[in-house]
Amino acid sequence: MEREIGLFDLSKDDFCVKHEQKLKEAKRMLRKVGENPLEGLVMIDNLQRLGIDYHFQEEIEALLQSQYMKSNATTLGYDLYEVSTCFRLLRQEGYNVPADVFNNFKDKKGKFKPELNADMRGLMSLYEASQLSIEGEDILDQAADFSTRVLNGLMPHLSHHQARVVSNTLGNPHHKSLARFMARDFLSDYTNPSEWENVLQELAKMDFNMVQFTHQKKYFKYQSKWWKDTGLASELRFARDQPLKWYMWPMAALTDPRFSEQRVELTKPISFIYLIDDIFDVYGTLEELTLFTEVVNRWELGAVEQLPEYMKICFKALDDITNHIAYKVYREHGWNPIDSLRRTWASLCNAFLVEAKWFDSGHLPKPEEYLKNGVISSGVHVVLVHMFFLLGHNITKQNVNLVNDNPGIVTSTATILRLWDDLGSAKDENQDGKDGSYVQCYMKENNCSSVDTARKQVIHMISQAWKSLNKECLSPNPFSPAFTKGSLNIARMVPLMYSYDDKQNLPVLEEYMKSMFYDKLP
Ligand SMILES: CC(C)=CCC/C(C)=C/COP(=O)(O)OP(=O)(O)O
Repeated sequence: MEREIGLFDLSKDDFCVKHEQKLKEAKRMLRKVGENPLEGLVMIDNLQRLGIDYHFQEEIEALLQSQYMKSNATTLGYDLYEVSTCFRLLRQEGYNVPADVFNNFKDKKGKFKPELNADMRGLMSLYEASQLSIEGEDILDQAADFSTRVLNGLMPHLSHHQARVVSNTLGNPHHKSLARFMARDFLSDYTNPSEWENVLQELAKMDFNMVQFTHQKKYFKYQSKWWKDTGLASELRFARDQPLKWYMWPMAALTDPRFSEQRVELTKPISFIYLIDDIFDVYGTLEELTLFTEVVNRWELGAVEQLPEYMKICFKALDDITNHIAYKVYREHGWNPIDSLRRTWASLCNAFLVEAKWFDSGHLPKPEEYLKNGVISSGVHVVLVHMFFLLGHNITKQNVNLVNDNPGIVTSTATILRLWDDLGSAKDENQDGKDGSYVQCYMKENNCSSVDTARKQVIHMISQAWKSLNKECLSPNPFSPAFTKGSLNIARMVPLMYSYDDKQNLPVLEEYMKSMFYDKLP
């Protein structure tokens, strides 16, 4: 089968042996390069940007730990690139590094020093570091403004290649982008690669193709088959039928290839969010939607009889996947999550129903009220609750209560999704969706006649929500690294899912699918 798909030029066994050898070589290099701590940091940055850091977790932790011990030294005598890179890599891994390490780069008036204006590499690294800010860190806001302004000013004087690198950094900073999607570009940016860069490039290409193959195999063998077997696409013809798009969410969220079973399972609730969203937005009458919401809240199969046929089919299929996932979690992690799973579906339907009633009555709520409900109707709680249990990390009574109760990590990710979603649907002033948008509510509340002004406000709120998400993920929290990374990745995926062009297509998402699923790296 591998040969048929043509992913491997070698047999699968030979490919695995070669991959293993390359990995060993890269580990040797990291040990050698890591003897010089700053060069070690640059190598870690490369591993992360190439999406292969998951092979090196222990080595990376050891290197960062020793760098953290010396991190006072980073404030003195090191240049902007070194301090910014060190700051970002340490903070990313949860180390407590204060933002005032950047004070050394300010003059007496409190402004970033003008002599930094020519330091393109340092400015790009400063911009990257500024993306990890949390609320109240004004110096990082200033760093973002300063580096953006100076880098944009440098652009006309740069070579074509340099300008591309700078504009890519400004448009897709590492912390807010999906590393494996950006890896293709990063690979093509190497000029005169060093010995270790060569090894990493080769490893990254093999790894990329291997991961791509795994996704293809899992998708066609399990995901698309599961979706066909449910028969829902033909039973509910009014609903979207986009299983590959739905699979993109878990593929982006859980990047470690070892989580393939979790990705397959997580796609199931995601498919149902889209399906039920369409029932509420496109097809159901208010009376039917109210009945459906009641049934989901009570979750009694007996109550299903009062539903119209299409809703019965949907609820029974939802009950099947929920039982299936609960059983799997119980078998693997010893905790039965059925109550949490049912409760998150009930709150999603409750929120969808609130929107349906607003739409039906023509009532536009206040923006705060809309957003509070919209955070739930984003579906993020449903996704992250399932992800929490499927990963099975740190399942304790306390953490289950926390995750049931919409903790900050969930609400900030959900705010980012809800606001991006609404930016997309507010592109033209004629809303064609039936679920309103924050932009509309904001315009009404503030007597604002300009869509652009409202959109600017939404973009500002998205960056505030990112600061909250940073705070949740980059400071000590009860969740596992895989869960926090998964939440960050959902937030990183959002712009791809909601950047519509004028023809209502999603060109960046299409490019992502092509890159992650079909186009092999040469
Ligand atoms: C990973 C997650 C949370 C996936 C679900 C996203 C979502 C809200 C889908 C609903 O459809 P939509 O995107 O068309 O939204 P709406 O109907 O609100 O415009």
